Amino acid sequence: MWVDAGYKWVNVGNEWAVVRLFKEHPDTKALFPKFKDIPLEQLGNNEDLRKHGTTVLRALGNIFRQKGNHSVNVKELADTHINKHKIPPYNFTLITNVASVVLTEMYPGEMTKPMQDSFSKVFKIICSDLEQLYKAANFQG
Ligand code: HEM
Repeated sequence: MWVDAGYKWVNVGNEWAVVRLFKEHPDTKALFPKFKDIPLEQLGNNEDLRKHGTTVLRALGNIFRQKGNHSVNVKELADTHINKHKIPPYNFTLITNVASVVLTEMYPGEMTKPMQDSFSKVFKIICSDLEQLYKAANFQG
Protein backbone atom coordinates (compact mmCIF):
# COMPACT_ATOMS: atom_id res chain seq x y z
CA MET A 1 0.00 0.00 0.00
CA TRP A 2 2.89 2.45 0.67
CA VAL A 3 3.67 4.28 -2.51
CA ASP A 4 7.24 5.23 -3.34
CA ALA A 5 6.36 8.63 -4.74
CA GLY A 6 8.72 10.92 -2.85
CA TYR A 7 10.40 12.30 -5.94
CA LYS A 8 7.04 13.28 -7.37
CA TRP A 9 6.10 15.40 -4.42
CA VAL A 10 8.88 17.80 -5.22
CA ASN A 11 7.48 18.26 -8.75
CA VAL A 12 3.97 18.71 -7.47
CA GLY A 13 5.32 21.33 -5.03
CA ASN A 14 6.48 23.29 -8.01
CA GLU A 15 3.00 23.09 -9.43
CA TRP A 16 1.66 25.20 -6.55
CA ALA A 17 -0.19 22.62 -4.45
CA VAL A 18 -0.18 25.23 -1.67
CA VAL A 19 -1.80 27.86 -3.91
CA ARG A 20 -4.51 25.31 -4.64
CA LEU A 21 -5.08 24.89 -0.91
CA PHE A 22 -5.51 28.68 -0.57
CA LYS A 23 -7.92 28.77 -3.54
CA GLU A 24 -10.12 25.95 -2.32
CA HIS A 25 -9.92 26.78 1.39
CA PRO A 26 -9.33 30.55 1.59
CA ASP A 27 -9.23 30.54 5.41
CA THR A 28 -6.00 28.55 5.37
CA LYS A 29 -4.04 31.53 3.93
CA ALA A 30 -4.47 33.43 7.20
CA LEU A 31 -2.44 30.73 8.97
CA PHE A 32 0.69 31.68 6.99
CA PRO A 33 2.24 34.93 8.30
CA LYS A 34 4.47 35.16 5.21
CA PHE A 35 1.62 34.90 2.73
CA LYS A 36 -1.54 36.10 4.44
CA ASP A 37 -1.32 39.70 3.16
CA ILE A 38 -0.35 38.83 -0.40
CA PRO A 39 -3.27 38.57 -2.88
CA LEU A 40 -3.74 35.06 -4.27
CA GLU A 41 -3.14 36.22 -7.87
CA GLN A 42 0.35 37.36 -6.89
CA LEU A 43 1.27 34.18 -5.05
CA GLY A 44 1.72 32.16 -8.24
CA ASN A 45 5.03 33.99 -8.82
CA ASN A 46 6.13 34.10 -5.21
CA GLU A 47 9.58 32.61 -4.70
CA ASP A 48 9.01 32.06 -0.95
CA LEU A 49 5.85 30.11 -1.66
CA ARG A 50 7.58 28.02 -4.29
CA LYS A 51 10.29 27.16 -1.76
CA HIS A 52 7.71 26.42 0.91
CA GLY A 53 5.76 24.10 -1.41
CA THR A 54 8.96 22.19 -2.13
CA THR A 55 9.84 21.97 1.60
CA VAL A 56 6.40 20.64 2.51
CA LEU A 57 6.25 18.10 -0.24
CA ARG A 58 9.80 16.92 0.36
CA ALA A 59 8.86 16.35 4.03
CA LEU A 60 5.76 14.46 2.92
CA GLY A 61 7.87 12.40 0.50
CA ASN A 62 10.21 11.51 3.38
CA ILE A 63 7.24 10.33 5.44
CA PHE A 64 6.11 8.14 2.54
CA ARG A 65 9.57 6.63 2.22
CA GLN A 66 9.41 5.34 5.81
CA LYS A 67 6.56 3.04 4.67
CA GLY A 68 4.70 3.32 7.94
CA ASN A 69 7.69 3.61 10.31
CA HIS A 70 7.29 7.36 10.29
CA SER A 71 6.73 8.13 13.97
CA VAL A 72 9.87 10.31 14.23
CA ASN A 73 9.00 12.35 11.13
CA VAL A 74 5.35 12.77 12.08
CA LYS A 75 6.29 13.76 15.64
CA GLU A 76 8.59 16.50 14.30
CA LEU A 77 5.82 17.77 12.05
CA ALA A 78 3.28 17.79 14.89
CA ASP A 79 5.72 19.58 17.22
CA THR A 80 6.39 22.50 14.86
CA HIS A 81 2.81 22.78 13.59
CA ILE A 82 1.41 22.78 17.14
CA ASN A 83 3.98 24.91 18.96
CA LYS A 84 5.39 27.20 16.30
CA HIS A 85 2.81 27.55 13.52
CA LYS A 86 -0.35 26.87 15.62
CA ILE A 87 -2.13 24.95 12.87
CA PRO A 88 -5.44 23.28 13.82
CA PRO A 89 -5.28 19.56 12.96
CA TYR A 90 -8.17 19.38 10.41
CA ASN A 91 -5.98 21.40 8.02
CA PHE A 92 -3.90 18.28 7.41
CA THR A 93 -6.96 16.56 5.99
CA LEU A 94 -7.59 19.57 3.72
CA ILE A 95 -4.01 19.70 2.42
CA THR A 96 -3.75 15.95 1.84
CA ASN A 97 -7.07 15.95 -0.06
CA VAL A 98 -5.80 18.80 -2.24
CA ALA A 99 -2.51 16.94 -2.75
CA SER A 100 -4.42 13.85 -3.97
CA VAL A 101 -6.35 15.92 -6.50
CA VAL A 102 -3.24 17.72 -7.76
CA LEU A 103 -1.31 14.44 -8.05
CA THR A 104 -4.15 12.84 -10.01
CA GLU A 105 -4.28 15.82 -12.39
CA MET A 106 -0.53 15.75 -12.91
CA TYR A 107 -0.07 12.02 -13.33
CA PRO A 108 -3.39 10.79 -14.75
CA GLY A 109 -1.76 7.72 -16.32
CA GLU A 110 -0.23 6.51 -13.08
CA MET A 111 -2.93 7.65 -10.70
CA THR A 112 -5.28 4.81 -11.50
CA LYS A 113 -8.21 4.18 -9.15
CA PRO A 114 -6.27 1.58 -7.06
CA MET A 115 -3.31 4.00 -6.84
CA GLN A 116 -5.64 6.83 -5.73
CA ASP A 117 -7.10 4.50 -3.10
CA SER A 118 -3.60 3.67 -1.83
CA PHE A 119 -2.74 7.35 -1.54
CA SER A 120 -5.99 8.01 0.34
CA LYS A 121 -5.22 5.22 2.80
CA VAL A 122 -1.68 6.45 3.40
CA PHE A 123 -2.85 10.04 3.87
CA LYS A 124 -5.53 8.87 6.31
CA ILE A 125 -2.91 7.07 8.40
CA ILE A 126 -0.66 10.15 8.46
CA CYS A 127 -3.56 12.45 9.40
CA SER A 128 -4.79 10.10 12.10
CA ASP A 129 -1.27 9.76 13.58
CA LEU A 130 -1.03 13.55 13.62
CA GLU A 131 -4.45 13.79 15.30
CA GLN A 132 -3.27 11.46 18.07
CA LEU A 133 -0.22 13.66 18.68
CA TYR A 134 -2.39 16.78 18.67
CA LYS A 135 -4.72 15.14 21.23
CA ALA A 136 -1.76 14.18 23.40
CA ALA A 137 -0.55 17.80 23.26
CA ASN A 138 -4.09 18.99 24.01
CA PHE A 139 -4.09 21.39 21.05
CA GLN A 140 -6.98 21.74 18.62
CA GLY A 141 -6.29 25.32 17.47
C1 HEM B 1 1.28 16.81 5.58
C2 HEM B 1 1.23 18.12 5.50
C3 HEM B 1 2.35 19.08 5.85
C4 HEM B 1 3.69 18.92 5.80
C5 HEM B 1 4.48 17.69 5.38
C6 HEM B 1 4.28 20.18 6.24
C7 HEM B 1 5.63 20.43 6.32
C8 HEM B 1 6.18 21.63 6.72
C9 HEM B 1 7.59 21.86 6.84
C10 HEM B 1 8.68 20.80 6.55
C11 HEM B 1 7.77 23.14 7.25
C12 HEM B 1 9.09 23.86 7.54
C13 HEM B 1 9.72 23.31 8.80
C14 HEM B 1 8.81 23.40 10.01
O1 HEM B 1 8.56 24.51 10.50
O2 HEM B 1 8.31 22.35 10.42
C15 HEM B 1 6.45 23.74 7.38
C16 HEM B 1 6.20 25.04 7.76
C17 HEM B 1 4.95 25.60 7.86
N1 HEM B 1 3.75 24.95 7.68
FE1 HEM B 1 3.51 23.01 7.18
N2 HEM B 1 3.27 21.07 6.53
C18 HEM B 1 2.09 20.43 6.31
C19 HEM B 1 0.84 20.96 6.48
C20 HEM B 1 0.57 22.26 6.83
C21 HEM B 1 -0.74 22.83 6.89
C22 HEM B 1 -2.03 22.05 6.62
C23 HEM B 1 -0.60 24.14 7.23
C24 HEM B 1 -1.66 25.19 7.39
C25 HEM B 1 -2.82 25.18 6.76
C26 HEM B 1 0.83 24.39 7.40
C27 HEM B 1 1.39 25.59 7.78
C28 HEM B 1 2.74 25.84 7.88
C29 HEM B 1 3.31 27.15 8.22
C30 HEM B 1 2.53 28.44 8.51
C31 HEM B 1 4.70 27.01 8.18
C32 HEM B 1 5.75 28.11 8.36
C33 HEM B 1 6.01 28.70 6.97
C34 HEM B 1 6.99 29.83 6.96
O3 HEM B 1 6.64 30.92 7.39
O4 HEM B 1 8.11 29.64 6.46
N3 HEM B 1 1.50 23.23 7.15
N4 HEM B 1 5.50 22.79 7.05
